[in-house]
Amino acid sequence: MTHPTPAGTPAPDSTAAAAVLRLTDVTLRLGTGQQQVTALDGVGLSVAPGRFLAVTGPSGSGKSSLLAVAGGLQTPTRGSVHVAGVDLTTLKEHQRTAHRRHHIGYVFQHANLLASLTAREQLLLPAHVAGRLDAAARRRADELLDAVGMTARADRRPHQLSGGERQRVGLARALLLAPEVLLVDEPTSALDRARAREIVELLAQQTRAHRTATVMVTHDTEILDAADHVLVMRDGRLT
Ligand SMILES: Nc1ncnc2c1ncn2[C@@H]1O[C@H](COP(=O)(O)OP(=O)(O)OP(=O)(O)O)[C@@H](O)[C@H]1O
Repeated sequence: MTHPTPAGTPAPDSTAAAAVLRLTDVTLRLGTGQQQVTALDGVGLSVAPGRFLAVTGPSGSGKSSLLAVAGGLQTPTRGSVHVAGVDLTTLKEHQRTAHRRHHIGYVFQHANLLASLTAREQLLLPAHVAGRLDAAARRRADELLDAVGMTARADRRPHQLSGGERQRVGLARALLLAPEVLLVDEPTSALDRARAREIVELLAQQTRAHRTATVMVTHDTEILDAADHVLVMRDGRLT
């Protein structure tokens, strides 16, 4: 499915006023001395509610660094990162963690599931932590498990799941609380073609339904058409 940009709709770099995620002139240097790498080099990015942005580009071009900075997991060397109106770079660590919990969902490439919890419990845990574990959250967990094709395996723990199944649980977990900003790293890397298509359509549909600002990093060129915009990262710069 293609979602072309309707005439008059601002491009990602011109929606600054409405943006719920906004990176301004972000540079990230990693390592020290001779080993130092400029992972991000003056990156600007704005994503408005309800927009689905895909970022692609060669290995090592800075895509994961972009998500880490946007999600407040890494502090840039220079520049600002506004999420829901607050510059993450000005916050103390505990404030940043709290802000992240309230506003950002993060889907890691390797799901980062807790070994002792079943698939359903993985989804319910963030709702529990947020004090929102009610009947509606349980219903939504079951709906999302169904949407990612995991209903039959909802009571399994991570070691009883395949890599692709874990990846789908990780995505459903991030969607449960319908975050304002959703950052997704390679959501289809362990999935077959048909499943990859279903998953990216689910992301597009949830982005619209909950007015989420979604940024998906991917190497998978076959799923790019589900996004509203595609940007390419090269040598730490977005084009
Ligand atoms: N901890 C680190 N210390 C030094 N350099 C690092 C560190 N982490 C990443 N880099 C370098 O920063 C650059 C950007 O890495 P990043 O992981 O953001 O790229 P990527 O586009 O996500 O790559 P891939 O598609 O392979 O996951 C690369 O040159 C990488 O080698």
